[in-house]
Amino acid sequence: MHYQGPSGFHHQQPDRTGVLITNLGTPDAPTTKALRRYLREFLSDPRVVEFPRMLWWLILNGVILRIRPSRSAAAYRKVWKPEGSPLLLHTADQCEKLRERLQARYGDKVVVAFAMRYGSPSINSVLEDLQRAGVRKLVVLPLYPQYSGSTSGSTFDAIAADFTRRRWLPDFRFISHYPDYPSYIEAMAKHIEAFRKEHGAGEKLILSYHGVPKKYLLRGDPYHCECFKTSRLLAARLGLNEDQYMTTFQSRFGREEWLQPYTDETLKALPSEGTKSIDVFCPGFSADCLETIEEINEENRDYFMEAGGEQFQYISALNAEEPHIDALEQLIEENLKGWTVGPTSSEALMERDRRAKAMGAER
Ligand SMILES: C=CC1=C(C)c2cc3[nH]c(cc4nc(cc5[nH]c(cc1n2)c(C)c5CCC(=O)O)C(CCC(=O)O)=C4C)c(C)c3C=C
Ligand SMILES: [Fe+2]
Ligand SMILES: [Fe+2]
Repeated sequence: MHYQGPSGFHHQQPDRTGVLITNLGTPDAPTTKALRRYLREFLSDPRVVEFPRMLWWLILNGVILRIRPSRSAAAYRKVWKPEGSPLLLHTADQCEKLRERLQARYGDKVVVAFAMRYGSPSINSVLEDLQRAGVRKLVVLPLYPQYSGSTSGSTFDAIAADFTRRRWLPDFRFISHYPDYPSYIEAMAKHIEAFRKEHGAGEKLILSYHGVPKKYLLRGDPYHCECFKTSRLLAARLGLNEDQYMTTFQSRFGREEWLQPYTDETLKALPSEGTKSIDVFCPGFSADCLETIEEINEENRDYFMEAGGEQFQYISALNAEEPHIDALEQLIEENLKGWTVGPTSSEALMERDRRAKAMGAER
């Protein structure tokens, strides 16, 4: 077995610090073919579907990948932009804005990139680019504020798997979650306040998170608790009492029980319980994507209105907005502490040698 060395290495290459943000990933196109490829990669991940492998392989290939790709492709077509998938576009935008901020401070000593857990740009290809650029220290920030093995854990697995084939590993920091990070809470609060100032506030604020199977909670996944923690802190910051907000879980997949209360069932029931106007925000989605644009703002809006609701307002995700970038920048900065972002000692020594030689030549 040969471990892979960095390609194109030379001693004059400056050491750099890499900042890698990641998100879930998205199909390459809103077509059945592209969705089959994407869903196969995604749903084959044992972190995502905890089911006996052989049996799951049969169900996935025999049933799910025959039916779901065309259905999902139709849903993706509703949200697709001329330039591509919203999730990809927002993530690229977030990366660009963070790069501007961090390079203004550190110049090209820092390299900022993004990767997707499934699909492209893949974690493997981006880690390869970073190593080639001379990254010897690496911070990874998956844009999942609440930790779940199925998302943050799986992202760690993909990075670790990449590292197992590399000869030269970087110093490495992994930001596994930030559900209570003050500037993340503040960014959401400002965003919701600004929305409500412009459009007025509904009677209730629904905070809807992507669900996971309930058995993951019972097996020790902290995701459920972290979602409730984010909601509690956000509601406290907004000055909302228990009757003015609610935490729910969306995007069920398969037949088993998922985290409750379910967003769709809650929205169907609210009008008959006397709540006719709601605002919906999704704190766990760093960027708008299929699950917010189509599932919340189309599908769930219809459920609520058809059940007798009078006003449904969807508040967009934080995307690449200023307060969000502020929060992410601060989170990254804190995780760079203790690292010299800039010339390392060996590089500084080489630089001194070069200067000494140049000065000698001048004399
Ligand atoms: C934000 C955190 C997410 C968790 C937790 C999560 C768990 C999870 N998801 C599935 C199955 C699917 N999710 C799909 C889309 C999707 N999921 C997230 C985020 C989380 N998933 C995002 C951001 C997206 C949107 C991606 C986009 O391209 O816009 C899909 C694909 C769409 C579809 O076919 O419906 C599936 C499938 C499981 C099983 C799971 C928990 C274990
Ligand atoms: Fe999902
Ligand atoms: Fe969905």
